[in-house]
Amino acid sequence: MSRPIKIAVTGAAGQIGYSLLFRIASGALFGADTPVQLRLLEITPALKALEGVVMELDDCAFPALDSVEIGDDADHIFDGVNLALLVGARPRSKGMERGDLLSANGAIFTAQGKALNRVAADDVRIGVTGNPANTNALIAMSNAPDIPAARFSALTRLDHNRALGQLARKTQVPVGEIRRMTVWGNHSATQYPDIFNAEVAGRNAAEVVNDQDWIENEFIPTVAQRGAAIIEARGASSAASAASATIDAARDWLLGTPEGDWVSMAVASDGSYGVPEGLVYSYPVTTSGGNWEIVEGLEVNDFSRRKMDATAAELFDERAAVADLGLI
Ligand SMILES: NC(=O)C1=CN([C@@H]2O[C@H](COP(=O)(O)OP(=O)(O)OC[C@H]3O[C@@H](n4cnc5c(N)ncnc54)[C@H](O)[C@@H]3O)[C@@H](O)[C@H]2O)C=CC1
Ligand SMILES: O=C([O-])CC(=O)C(=O)O
Repeated sequence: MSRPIKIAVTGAAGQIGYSLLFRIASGALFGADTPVQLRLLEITPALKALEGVVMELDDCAFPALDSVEIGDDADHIFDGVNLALLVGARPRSKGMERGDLLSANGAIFTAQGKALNRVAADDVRIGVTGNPANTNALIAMSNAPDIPAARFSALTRLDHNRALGQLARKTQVPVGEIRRMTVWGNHSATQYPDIFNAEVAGRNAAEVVNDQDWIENEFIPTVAQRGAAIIEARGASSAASAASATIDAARDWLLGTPEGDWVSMAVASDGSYGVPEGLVYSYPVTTSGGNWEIVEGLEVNDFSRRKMDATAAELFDERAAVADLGLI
């Protein structure tokens, strides 16, 4: 057995937490031979419900689950963590856009960024799932000046996985035969899932599809509006798929992307692809040794350029809004 990995999960008593914790404890992140120590953060009124979740974790008798600690004090829960999955935030309800959540959630991410800065392990990686994820990551990053910005990422892997699912359906190939999918920009309705650089069974995906109307009027809106469609259907926002994507994202970040493929991660822009520096923008990335690198040199056609710029503009406005609120 290797050394235990300390993983913090915030919002642990919520919907996503209820799926995420059991997957982590069963070894879905680091394998069944790597012990994990769960550090679960909640607000005080949710601690009782969280105690119930911990009872259920005990009852699963997961061999990889070394220990579980719960609490409402971020400095205590984040102490020495190697990975922090920031899920806790107020979710969107019917009729709300993710932008409506900016101020409601900003305060959470300033406080948690500061706490991580004080007490997290030197090698900490921080994944933000709570919405609006990109800008929450920017807020946490800005409030943690001693943690390198590259250690923060926001979740666009769910959008990436949704795009894989839709493309697999359209082309009638197994998901596993699709590579090089990219989601650009914000985890919001302006995101741009791009198949022009993707491959279906080794062939260019846009050429296989050969249907610009489907790309523009079905594929992109279906992926970009999937969260709202799930809220409409379930009466609650996506949870199991969000937990699964949170695991996929953290696992690939820490353990590396497969040869010849990449994943989508929202990371601090270095100006690549003309995106304003510092925005937390989803890019195609490869990872190795816990570090990510933006895939450079992809072809960007005029259609893609417009889409990539529109989602960057939304993030630019979100950054201005949280700057006005004094959160960054
Ligand atoms: N990036 C993505 O792809 C996705 C993001 N989301 C977002 O994930 C977040 C969580 O979703 P759910 O689990 O469905 O929500 P939920 O409402 O079921 O759970 C959120 C939990 O966070 C807790 N919480 C609130 N403030 C907290 C704080 N300061 N510290 C610790 N915990 C706190 C709440 O008590 C609650 O238990 C939402 O913001 C949602 O919009 C959801 C789906 C996909
Ligand atoms: O749409 C929402 O509010 C939840 C979410 O982020 C998603 O399912 O993509």
